[in-house]
Amino acid sequence: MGREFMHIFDEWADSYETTVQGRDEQYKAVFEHYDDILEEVAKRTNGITIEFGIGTGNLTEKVLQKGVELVAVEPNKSMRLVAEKRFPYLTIHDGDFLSFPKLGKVDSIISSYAFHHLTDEEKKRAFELYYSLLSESGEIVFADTMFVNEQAHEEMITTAKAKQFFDLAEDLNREYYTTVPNMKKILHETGYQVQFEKLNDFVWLTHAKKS
Ligand SMILES: C[S@@+](CC[C@H](N)C(=O)[O-])C[C@H]1O[C@@H](n2cnc3c(N)ncnc32)[C@H](O)[C@@H]1O
Repeated sequence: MGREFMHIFDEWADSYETTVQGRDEQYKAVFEHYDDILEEVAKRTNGITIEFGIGTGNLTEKVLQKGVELVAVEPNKSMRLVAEKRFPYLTIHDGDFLSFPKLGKVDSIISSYAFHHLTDEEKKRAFELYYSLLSESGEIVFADTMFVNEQAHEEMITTAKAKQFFDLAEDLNREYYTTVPNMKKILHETGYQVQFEKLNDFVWLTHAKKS
């Protein structure tokens, strides 16, 4: 589910690392402090963990170094191929935020730069699914682009166009970037307490636990 953007990653897989390193001017601000952002997720990750949308495996590498037991999920074949070369000992499942291997309880559900591929309705379904999957003290830790409100989202699109960052403007229009208040509402409605932290001009950390 939420797999309508797969063609983008077919093309992006080979150059993805140069983008996250800030060498694509249009996405420089999106990936500012990328390594620190992944570190913020990794340091809150414990125990049996599922990571969604691993991409080329940059967050994966950090959590594997911590020794967590990891179930890695990535729907895009080109991204999986890159990650499989990097972690030949790790099974990388063809799945997504809503469709993934049957598991017992997990302690951490993590993701970076990926949850915006779900509509807000799908995000809600995902959090409902995760409620029964998480252990009592389990946590959801997502880092992803969000906006303080719809006006801030619109302003970011206008700014991108003014800078002639047309790919970024199209991306911000096309995908399902939500607002912090919407995310809070969805998480409260599905039985979680949540804290947010702004990590750069685009990315927020969402850290949720069962209420
Ligand atoms: C921008 S990349 C982020 C990769 C990596 N997590 C990182 O931080 O660099 C987004 C990833 O989300 C994956 N993705 C897209 N739709 C998804 C979905 N519905 N469920 C899970 N992952 C999805 C893409 O295939 C891609 O690998």
